[in-house]
Amino acid sequence: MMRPCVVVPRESGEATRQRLAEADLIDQAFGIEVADGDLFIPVTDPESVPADMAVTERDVPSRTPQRTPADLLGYEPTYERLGDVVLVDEDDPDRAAEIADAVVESDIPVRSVLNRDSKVKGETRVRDWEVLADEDGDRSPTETVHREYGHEFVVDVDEVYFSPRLATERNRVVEQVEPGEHALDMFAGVGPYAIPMASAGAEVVACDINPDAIAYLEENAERNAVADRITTHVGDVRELTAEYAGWADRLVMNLPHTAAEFADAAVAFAGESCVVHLYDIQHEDAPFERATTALETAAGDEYAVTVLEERVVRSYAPHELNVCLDARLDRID
Ligand SMILES: C[S@@+](CC[C@H](N)C(=O)[O-])C[C@H]1O[C@@H](n2cnc3c(N)ncnc32)[C@H](O)[C@@H]1O
Repeated sequence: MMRPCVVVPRESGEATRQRLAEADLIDQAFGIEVADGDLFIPVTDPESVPADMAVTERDVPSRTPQRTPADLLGYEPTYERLGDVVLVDEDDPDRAAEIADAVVESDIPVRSVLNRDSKVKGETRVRDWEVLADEDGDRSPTETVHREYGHEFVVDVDEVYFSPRLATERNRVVEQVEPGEHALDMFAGVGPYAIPMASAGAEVVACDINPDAIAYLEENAERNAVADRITTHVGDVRELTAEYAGWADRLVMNLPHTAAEFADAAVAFAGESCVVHLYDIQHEDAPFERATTALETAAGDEYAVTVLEERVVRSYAPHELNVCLDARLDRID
């Protein structure tokens, strides 16, 4: 059956397989194939594959006679998997119900199927969900355990914001962390940056205005054995500027659309030299302009701003990009 596969020369195959396994991206329903000196590793979500890997379509053997939702529907439906929850985004209720039935009937491991019932809303960025299928009445259909690059996150999408699509991007940031550094995650959610940064040896402060997000973050910190390296705060991150003035070596600002408005707080948190990862959603014509200008304005003549990387994370809507500006703030003496 044709499946998206990462293709890699056989000699670097094992290292690639391990990286994909850590990111929980290998599609276990299909076998890995070797042909002409290359390895073809089937993946569950080609869009989440790290940018340095090549993805192709390949006819790979099914490990067991598996029925996918596409087999049952006769077309490839769009859905995301978050642990054992399947998330769909369908406006047509009949099509949504048809996809949910096929997902449940298929051989993919699934406990519930949810349809997006609103856009992300307000400060907490949580959205409403319609439960299309719930195969286990004893547990909340909206709560699950998501695995990402060797970490586990308990998350309830009815209470907190979470997107599995950002796994590769989060890992890009985490890979830059040095042991002992001070990292402040200004909009932390359930901890998908904060917890791996603590695992990498950073001392982490994680803040979120949503108390449910911080409750999950604390549970996840225990679960991943890093609670001793994370301090949490519930509230507006600007409330921390006095307590953590000049403290941070690294700032994660993952509140697209709005993070640039927190540039003053970022400068207040910055130590002598501080790397900032500022996420935004902007028109493709000038995706980094607002973030760069906001940081430069807030820095004034106190800090020099050096742009380290302008990264397109993914396309968000027609002509709109989700981007990350990596910049360094160096205090001017
Ligand atoms: C887009 S989510 C990102 C969460 C997490 N970093 C992730 O990658 O899953 C933004 C988070 O910022 C929180 N938030 C919004 N305004 C805030 C503020 N003023 N201070 C602290 N947290 C805030 C929201 O509750 C939400 O959990």
